[in-house]
Amino acid sequence: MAGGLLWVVCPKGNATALLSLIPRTGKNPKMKPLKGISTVSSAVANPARSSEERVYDVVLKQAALVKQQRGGKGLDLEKRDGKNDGFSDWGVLNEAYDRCGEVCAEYAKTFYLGTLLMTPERRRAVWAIYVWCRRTDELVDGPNASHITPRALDRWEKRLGDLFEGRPYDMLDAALSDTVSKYPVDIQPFKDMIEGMRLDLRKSRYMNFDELYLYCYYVAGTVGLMSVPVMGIAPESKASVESVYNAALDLGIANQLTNILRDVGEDARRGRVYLPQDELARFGLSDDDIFRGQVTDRWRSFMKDQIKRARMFFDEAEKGVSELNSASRWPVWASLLLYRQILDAIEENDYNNFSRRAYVGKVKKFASLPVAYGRALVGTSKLI
Ligand SMILES: CC(C)=CCC/C(C)=C/CC/C(C)=C/CC/C(C)=C/[C@@H]1[C@@H](COP(=O)(O)OP(=O)(O)O)[C@]1(C)CC/C=C(\C)CC/C=C(\C)CCC=C(C)C
Ligand SMILES: [Mn+2]
Repeated sequence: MAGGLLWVVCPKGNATALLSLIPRTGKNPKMKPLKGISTVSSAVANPARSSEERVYDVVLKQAALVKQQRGGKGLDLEKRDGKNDGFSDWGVLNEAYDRCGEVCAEYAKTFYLGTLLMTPERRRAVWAIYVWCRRTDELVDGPNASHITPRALDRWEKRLGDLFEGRPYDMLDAALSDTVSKYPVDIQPFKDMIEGMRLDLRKSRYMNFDELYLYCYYVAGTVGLMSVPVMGIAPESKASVESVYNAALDLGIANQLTNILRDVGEDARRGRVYLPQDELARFGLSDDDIFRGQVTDRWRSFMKDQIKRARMFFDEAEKGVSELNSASRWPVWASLLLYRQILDAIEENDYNNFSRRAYVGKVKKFASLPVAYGRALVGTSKLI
């Protein structure tokens, strides 16, 4: 999906975003489905288990990996394991990480600035993850996207497996290969992001929120799961590891849902509708209304519900940020506050997301940075 903002002063101006509100089956019974948004259709799409339950398995897997490491000796960032052959030379590796930093600075300036507050080891690891995600997204969203086939994605996945095994293909892969050998990062979210790109090649409609949730997890929730092992959970945090990963997942979903709501017109011009069909129908809307692009009262009501849901995911995510290592909180708060404000901008545009792009102006963006910094200083357990 095309778009662009999360990264604030991003010169390329592209973005995508995310979240969910369906009944949080099994994981957060406190959360209620939104009024007017049915949860029944998800059971139809997958009678056995909802997308949310399936995604939660990945959360548990990643959390178990982290707990295992916490129970052991902890991180030894100097440890070398003889892998990364050909790129294991420190000079080459440093150059690889520097290159990741440059890519990050070019595509996501504010985020890059935020990472400068992190420890050097963590910062470059986050850059390496960012670059892999950016490259993966470029396969389907970049200039060569029209030539991308499922086989090309299969090759990309093979390459991912190789780099996790310590056999990177190029310098940028070598940086990630080094990162995943040092931090408790599971391969599953990476594979799942590639799966999201496959989905984008074959699917342009989402029947219900359960289907959309899965898509949002693939392309964005995964980013949260990849990043937390590197950003780290505060040693003083009383929250369970699972709850922090859940919050990270929710931030990914929130961002993606926001991106979808911002880009309705743009996506429609590419023949894509990333909105639950059953929810559209419930408001008396269909694809035709989206292609027509008229802001009607029905559309406004529909959008109000969608925005409400996205905000619920942001609310859930916010509870988790203060559980992160103090040095990692600022970039997360900054990106969260900035992306969340896109929802306000859609409202300010009177819900015209067909022909007006919602964006957060420079003044608001910069005003958010000290707010994010202030919030980052607060570290109390809001999760159990
Ligand atoms: C601090 C921070 C935000 C860290 C994340 C860094 C990172 C590894 C980012 C990768 C982003 C990326 C390139 C993903 C590829 C797929 C994609 C494009 C997803 C959409 C991003 C928007 O990017 P952009 O606006 O550039 O997109 P396009 O130009 O349209 O292609 C997404 C909206 C997803 C981004 C998802 C996140 C940033 C999730 C962040 C969650 C965390 C960092 C977890 C925080 C922890 C807790 C406990 C809340
Ligand atoms: Mn994209």
